[in-house]
Amino acid sequence: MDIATSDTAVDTELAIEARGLVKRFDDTLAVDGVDLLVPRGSITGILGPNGAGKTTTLRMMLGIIDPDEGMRRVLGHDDPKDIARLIGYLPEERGLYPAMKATDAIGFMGALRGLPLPEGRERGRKLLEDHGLGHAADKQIRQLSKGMAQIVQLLGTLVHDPQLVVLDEPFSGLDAINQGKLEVLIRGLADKGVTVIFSTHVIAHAERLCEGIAIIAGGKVPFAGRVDEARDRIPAQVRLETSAQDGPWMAALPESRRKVGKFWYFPLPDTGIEPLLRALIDGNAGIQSLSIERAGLHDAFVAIAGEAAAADLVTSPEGEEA
Ligand SMILES: Nc1ncnc2c1ncn2[C@@H]1O[C@H](COP(=O)(O)OP(=O)(O)OP(=O)(O)O)[C@@H](O)[C@H]1O
Repeated sequence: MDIATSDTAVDTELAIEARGLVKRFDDTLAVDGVDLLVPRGSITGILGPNGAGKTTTLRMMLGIIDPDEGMRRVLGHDDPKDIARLIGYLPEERGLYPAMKATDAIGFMGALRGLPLPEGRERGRKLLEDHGLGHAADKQIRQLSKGMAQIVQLLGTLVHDPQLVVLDEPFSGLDAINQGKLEVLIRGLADKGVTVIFSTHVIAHAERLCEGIAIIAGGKVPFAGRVDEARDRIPAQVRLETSAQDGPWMAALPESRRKVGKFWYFPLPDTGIEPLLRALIDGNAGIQSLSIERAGLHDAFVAIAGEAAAADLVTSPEGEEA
């Protein structure tokens, strides 16, 4: 499933429809005309550097703040506050009451979204068990590691069975193991038909998890669509090794070819691989090896949003502090 990009999308298929959103804080234009269409049941990443406008965009989707201009419909409602019980939200600022037990913390978060407290506690215990944290159920939050407490808070955002889950930088602060668990959890939600939207400045998370991404920089969204579509903005690169040094086959290589060591590198011609292969064979190149490398999301981000915006992004989660 992908971020719908056409105007023909049927409203009921969209968990979020936002058009022309603008938000100013005094002199700061935090969000400058954002359009975003998120299909129900999809995983969508909002990818951008610090200060790009990710949190402000998410807060407008939740009805925590209202846009100065533009419209948003969330689960078919113009005011997201009307359907707060259908939404789960993990804010960027983490925090649970340190003295509360994990099950109570989850139950309390459920109660804030309309779930009776005893039921929330019971569901909390089950969620903790299902996610390998059964041993933490009766521990106080202050007795848990930071990463464990963050997972407890995340489970608290899910306890009332929301249809839409909004996560602001959910991976930050988690070590590699907990990041992996969170990825599994997010995929599991989408498998159940829950729509998940999360912000991140880590490219690998968006690339691995999302069907759809919105690239945000300077309050604008220069790209919203499938991850594949973003990567296709840059032609795939061919890496070619030949036994012949020169010959008629050279005419098949575009002007922009580069030779590094024994390999030629050049963009895959628009005509595709087969005509290229034929020309190389007919021209006696003596192909030793040939591979086609698709652009990664980082290169696509640079091409779409520019070097400056990409400078603040982290390519892999290893670059994050645990
Ligand atoms: N309540 C506010 N008052 C004033 N300025 C704000 C407020 N909230 C956000 N901003 C400004 O709006 C811009 C976008 O901020 P936002 O938090 O949406 O970005 P972000 O992409 O989530 O970045 P980060 O990952 O650093 O939180 C920034 O310049 C920020 O300083």
